[in-house]
This record gives sequence, C-alpha cells and structure tokens, in this order.
Amino acid sequence: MLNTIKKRFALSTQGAKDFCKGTFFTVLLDIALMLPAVFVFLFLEDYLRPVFTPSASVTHDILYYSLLGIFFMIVMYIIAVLQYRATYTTVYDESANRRISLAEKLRKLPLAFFGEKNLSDLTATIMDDCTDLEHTFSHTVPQLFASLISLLLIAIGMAFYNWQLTLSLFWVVPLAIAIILISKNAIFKSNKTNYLKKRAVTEHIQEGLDTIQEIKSYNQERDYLEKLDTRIDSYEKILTRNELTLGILVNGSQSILKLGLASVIIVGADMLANGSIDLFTYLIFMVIGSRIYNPLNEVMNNLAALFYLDVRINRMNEMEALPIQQGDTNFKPENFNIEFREVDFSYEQGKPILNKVSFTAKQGEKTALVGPSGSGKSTAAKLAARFWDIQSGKITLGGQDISRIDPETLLKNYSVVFQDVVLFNTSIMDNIRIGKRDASDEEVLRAARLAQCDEFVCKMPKGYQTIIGENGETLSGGERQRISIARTLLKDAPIILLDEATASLDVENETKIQAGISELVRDKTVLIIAHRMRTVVNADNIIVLKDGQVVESGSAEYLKKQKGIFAKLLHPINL
Ligand SMILES: Nc1ncnc2c1ncn2[C@@H]1O[C@H](COP(=O)(O)OP(=O)(O)OP(=O)(O)O)[C@@H](O)[C@H]1O
Repeated sequence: MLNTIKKRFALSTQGAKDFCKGTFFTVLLDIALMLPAVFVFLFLEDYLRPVFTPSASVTHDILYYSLLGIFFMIVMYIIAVLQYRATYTTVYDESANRRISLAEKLRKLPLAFFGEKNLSDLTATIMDDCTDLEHTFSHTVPQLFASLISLLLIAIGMAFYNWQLTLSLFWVVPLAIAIILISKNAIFKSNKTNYLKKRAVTEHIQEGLDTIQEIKSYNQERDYLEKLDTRIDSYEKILTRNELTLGILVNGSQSILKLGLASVIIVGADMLANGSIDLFTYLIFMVIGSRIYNPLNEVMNNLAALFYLDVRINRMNEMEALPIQQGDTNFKPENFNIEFREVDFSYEQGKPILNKVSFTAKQGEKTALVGPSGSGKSTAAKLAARFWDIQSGKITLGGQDISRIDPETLLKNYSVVFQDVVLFNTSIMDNIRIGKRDASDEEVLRAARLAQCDEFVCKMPKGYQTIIGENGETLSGGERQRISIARTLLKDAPIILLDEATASLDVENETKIQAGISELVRDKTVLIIAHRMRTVVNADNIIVLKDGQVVESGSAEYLKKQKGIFAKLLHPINL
C-alpha cells in the first residue's frame, strides 16, 4: 500500500507515510465537522420529537446541551490543529526535500543534459511543479480521500438509521465520480498540451531576457514580440478550452449530486405518506441531504489541480530517471598524467566531433591543443575533466579510467579557466575565494596579485570588497578573466585546464600572468588551448587537431620543421 502511494505520487517513504497520516486526520476532521449537524440532530431529536410524538419527553436540559456543544467545539479544534500539522507541515517538508533531491540530481547529471534542455524548463520543474504539487497534496488529494471515506462512513451510519432514504441520498455519488473518471484521459491530454504551451511562453520570455542585447542591436524587437503574441494566443486558446471542458464536467457532476436531495424529497414524501417513516426522520434526512455533498463539491472545484498532478508527476519521474554520472569516490592516482586512447566522441548521434584521438598530457609538462576553429580542442579539454562521457576509447588519469571515477571527486583535481568566465554577484574577494573556500585573505590576495588583479582592483573605491554585479557586468572582459585566473591559481589543483584563458588580455598583461602561471604550474599537468601562438610556443608538447583528429604532435621546434598546419598557424601575423 505504502509502495503504491510512493510510486503513484512520486513521494519518498517518509512522504508516503506523512501523506497517509495527513489523509487520516483529514478524514477525522471531515467527520468532526459533522459534529454541529450531529449536535443539531441530538438536540432536535430530544426537544422536537415530543412535539410530534406526545408520549415522548425531553431527556436532557439546556445545560447538558451547552456542555455538549463546548465539548464538540474543543474536539473540532484539537482535530483541526492535528490535521494542519499532519498535512501542511509535512507536505512542506516533503516539498523542500523534493526540491533538494531534484537539485542534487541536476548536480550529478552530465553537462550534455544541460545543452539539450532549456534552463527555464528545469527551474520551472524544481520551483513551479513542486509548488503546485505542494498545494495539491496539502489541499486537494487528502480532501478527496477524506471526502470519499467520510461519505462512506456517514452513509454506513445512516443506513442503520434508514437504508431506503440513505440509498436515495447516495446513489448519485458513484454516478458523479464515474463522469469525472470517464473523461479523465481526455482532460489529461488537454492538460498536457496546456502545460507545454505555458512552458513555451515562459521559455520565449526567458530567451528574450537572456538575449535582450542581441534583439536590440539587430532590431529584432518586433519579430520577437510577434512570436511571443502567437505563443500567448495559442496558450490562451488551450487554456479556455480546458477551463470550459472542466467547467462543464464539474458543473455536470455537481448537478447530478443535487439529484440526491431531490430523490430524498420524493422517496421520503412517499414513505411519509405510507407511514413507513415519521416527519422527524424525513426532516433530518432533508437537512443532512442539503449539506452532505459540500466536501465533495469542494474537491470538484479543485479538480483541475488534481488532473494536473499526473503531468507534473510524470515530469518529476522523467527527471529522477535520468542516468547520472557515477564512479568511485576513493581515487588516489599515482601521478596526474592524462591519456587519451583512441577516443571517439559526438554531442549528437551521427555527428562525430573527435575521431580516434590519442595523446598524453604528462604531469610536469605543458601540453597545448591547437588547430583550426571547430577542430575539437575545447571538447577534448572538457572530456579530460569528464564533463561528458565518451562513446568509445578511453581517457585515463594516472592510469585510471576517468569514466569510473566519481565526477565530483575527479574535479577536485582540476583547475579550469574557460574563455566564458562566470562570476557571481558578490565581492571580488568572494569571487576569487570560490577557488578555495577556506583560503585566508592573504592567500586570496596573493593569487589575485599573481593574476594581475591588483592593478584594476586598487582603483575601485572598495577594493577587493567591491560588488561586481550579475556575472561581473561592471568589469571588462580582461578584468573578468583575471579574476577567473586568480580563482584557478588559488585552487592550486594538480591539473590545470586553460581554454583561451588569456584571450581577452592585452599582450603586456598576458606576459605578466604567464609568469605567475609558470610559477604555479611546476610539477602540474597543464592542458592549454589558445589561438595566439605566442601563448603555446613554449609548451613541451603540442597536439594539432583538425576535424576532430590528431594530425601533428611534438615540440614547437619539431613541428616548425615539419612545415605542416602548426607551421602555418605560426605565421608571424599570429605572434
Ligand atoms: N555543447 C555542444 N553541443 C553540440 N555541439 C557542440 C557543443 N559544443 C561544441 N560543439 C561542436 O563541436 C565542434 C567542436 O567544438 P569545439 O568547441 O571543441 O572546437 P574548438 O576547436 O575548441 O573551437 P574554437 O577554437 O572555435 O573554440 C564544433 O563543431 C561545435 O559546433
């Protein structure tokens, strides 16, 4: 039972237990909410029956009923508090855990996943879907179960009192539920379309915000807004159709429920006429009949959320089922040589990017990857850090296959600087400290000095405490790159990947930084990618890639003599 609930609603074991507990208390609360009706029934039974039946007499005085009323109120209050705790608090806990688990999942996914998915889509799953599930689980689902269970219990209780009238009151319930269930598939499909259309609108808005600079500089505003209009129109159409379908169904079911009261009136009148019930019983059933469907009507009003549940749960399950990168966390290599052996790799099936690539980047040496644009240099560097998994061949670090090493453990050994620097909206000091969380201020400042940050930071009013805006928007490309290099120097990992790390720097600063880097890279494995040949000519080993294949390799002197691609790239214009 617990497992079924777990699977059906994508809950954790604790979540499934809490859900059962919450539903139990909601049932209890639904029953407790009947206490006022029970009170009225008992009171009228005692005080009105003597009016209809002269032989009967009043058994309890007003004080008794006042105390009973207070007792019922206390019971209702206690159950309401317990229900609130069992449902809302635990649902919010489950929701927080679900978000953490999804975020954890994302952290372990290979980078390839993020290339294929839209980021706003992922954020929406973690935030919006979780919020909606939270609401559905705290309100609609327990209420639905509670309404059905409490209705059943009340029906059984009433059947003992008078089964014919009970039957005429409740025959409509299965019919109303059947109508909803029969149309469930159609509603599910249209909900899914609705959901996808909504996502399309969100994604388009997000894309517009991300690329606002390009849209403005290429006068694309009109085109962008027209596309947005089309998407919103299409979403609106589906939304209206959805609401209409749901409205018709819900109102149809609610109207059928009203037939229950009508049949009690008719059947009751007939029974009253032939003397099988008294007027009091007839009146009581009419009072109950006018109130009994309220909880069920409430659930039907929230039916949209209930039908959305499957769409959202399916998306969560899809995300949870994605294969993650795993591996051994106990990784202690003998050395830090990186070796590519016959590596094949493609981002998309049928479009090979690397083809039987083999080379070794030795510890204590600087290995440069050069070649024309698009030849696969950055891809090879990222594969060396297991940002993606390769399709065939082998990449080893210190002789161990990196596909068997836990990505997080592996990355502890790497310092990476990419051309696209990512900075956080915090101080320069904190941005550099990301390289080593527990670094002292002295260590951070030393790394910053080696990366030539002092020069521009000293001109800022708050120096290293200056907040640099979202992704360092207040800094130039070169300044951003220097912060990123300082971060890498601070991390001081045994392997350093530099992908166009100094491309945004002027020659003077690049020379100074190279001196700083040289000091730190002794005994390390350095893999460097640069278009400027002056950055790579001092490398111990140069690997020339073309169309995803290694076409030349060796020292700069050796390759110059070969007069091949490297010699051409080395043309004075590049120096
Ligand atoms: N995430 C990705 N998804 C799909 N294709 C990609 C991805 N990243 C790169 N590519 C493609 O892989 C090929 C190699 O790209 P890569 O960035 O490795 O080349 P590169 O030699 O570093 O180029 P450059 O010198 O211009 O930086 C290119 O054709 C590129 O379009």
